[in-house]
Amino acid sequence: MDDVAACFEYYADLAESLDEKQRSPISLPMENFKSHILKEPIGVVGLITPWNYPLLMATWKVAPSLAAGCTAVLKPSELASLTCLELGAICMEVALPPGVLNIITGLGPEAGAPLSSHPHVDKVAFTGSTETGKRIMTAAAQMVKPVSLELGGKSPLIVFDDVDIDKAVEWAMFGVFANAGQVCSATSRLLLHEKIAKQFLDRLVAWAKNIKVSDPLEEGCRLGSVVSEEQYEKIKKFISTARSEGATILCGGARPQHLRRGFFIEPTIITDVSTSMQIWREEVFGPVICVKEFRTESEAVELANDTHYGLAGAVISNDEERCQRISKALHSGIVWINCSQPTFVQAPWGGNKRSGFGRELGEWGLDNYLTIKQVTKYCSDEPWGWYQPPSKL
Ligand SMILES: NC(=O)c1ccc[n+]([C@@H]2O[C@H](COP(=O)([O-])OP(=O)(O)OC[C@H]3O[C@@H](n4cnc5c(N)ncnc54)[C@H](O)[C@@H]3O)[C@@H](O)[C@H]2O)c1
Ligand SMILES: C[N+](C)(C)CCCC=O
Repeated sequence: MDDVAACFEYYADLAESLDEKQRSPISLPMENFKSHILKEPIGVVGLITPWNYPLLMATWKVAPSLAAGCTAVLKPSELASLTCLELGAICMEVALPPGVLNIITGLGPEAGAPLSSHPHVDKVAFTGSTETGKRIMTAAAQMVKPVSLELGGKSPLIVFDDVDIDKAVEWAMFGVFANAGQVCSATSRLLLHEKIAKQFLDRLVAWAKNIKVSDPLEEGCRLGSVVSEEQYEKIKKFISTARSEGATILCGGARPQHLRRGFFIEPTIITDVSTSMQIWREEVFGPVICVKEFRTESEAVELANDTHYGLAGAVISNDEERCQRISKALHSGIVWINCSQPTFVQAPWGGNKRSGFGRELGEWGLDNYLTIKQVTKYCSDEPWGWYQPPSKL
């Protein structure tokens, strides 16, 4: 909730500075012309959001779109709509004019798809799976409607042999077990330098077994249930497929014995993974990490980039120059150095490749909802002089 409030406050400030930046002049090579730009709201925007972090994901769109001066139609996930409806109630309480923020609930094909194809919706901003993103892009293309897409990921975390093992283990865990792994940017592929791999995995297993898995309302809970039975079954299938393809379930992989009800899955660590396996290639969206070893920096980068996705990547090393080299080499929109997942409203968020395009948060998040108009004025008293006046013919 703190992040939600901070996001609204941040874009309220940007809305004010946007007014100050209007009419900024453009330097031209001809003195008899003056030009400036206007940043204008793009119009009516359709905002389609997922079930993970449901209010935060909606806020990342609602706050900048309203700050830009757009009116918005928000379609939250059918699995987690209530916090967004509560946001609507707060907007009414603070007297946001009727029609500025509209919230419609319902299933994707019925309530979401019409936003992508509607002629009066000027832009669609979508966060969700790559498959749905493709459908939205296809529908929007029929109207030449701009879209921004924040999609899935299979992000790598590279750990070199010069690190403090326990500190690195904690980041690896936070990168994939926080929110039960239901995080688009989860660093779910762990790349370990061969010199520390055994020691690292021993510690990772010990730390993972120490995670309190419980009802999230219990004190000290660090892993709750996943969102739905469908998601629970999907994650279990990923784990059984990994096993049948020859990987080793080093730790976890099942329901915790002390929790007989609910969609709980133990923190799961999978080794003996090859790059052709499903567990290496596809997004699980659950508390499951797969591990590979590397020998050299270039091998680590090659493995890290061996994915259709490109949302995030992380590197842990005490060698600053190496971290900078790897930041440049990773094909992703976000790179974390010596950590995984910290997110700031001031910094751009978004991916490359099948993780989508466009950036949320920061000033880029506001630009998502603005269109740029150039205004160019001829300011000489002389006629233009391209055609001869009739009197001289
Ligand atoms: N890149 C990011 O910032 C980011 C953030 C959070 C989640 N995600 C991704 O979201 C996915 C999980 O969320 P999900 O399961 O809710 O995704 P999803 O694609 O199933 O659904 C997302 C939204 O799209 C709607 N929808 C479904 N079909 C539609 C259609 N044909 N037309 C229009 N709307 C439609 C759904 O109702 C929902 O509101 C994961 O892949 C995750 O990586 C990405
Ligand atoms: C802010 N977090 C926790 C990194 C979540 C980002 C949204 C992706 O699922």
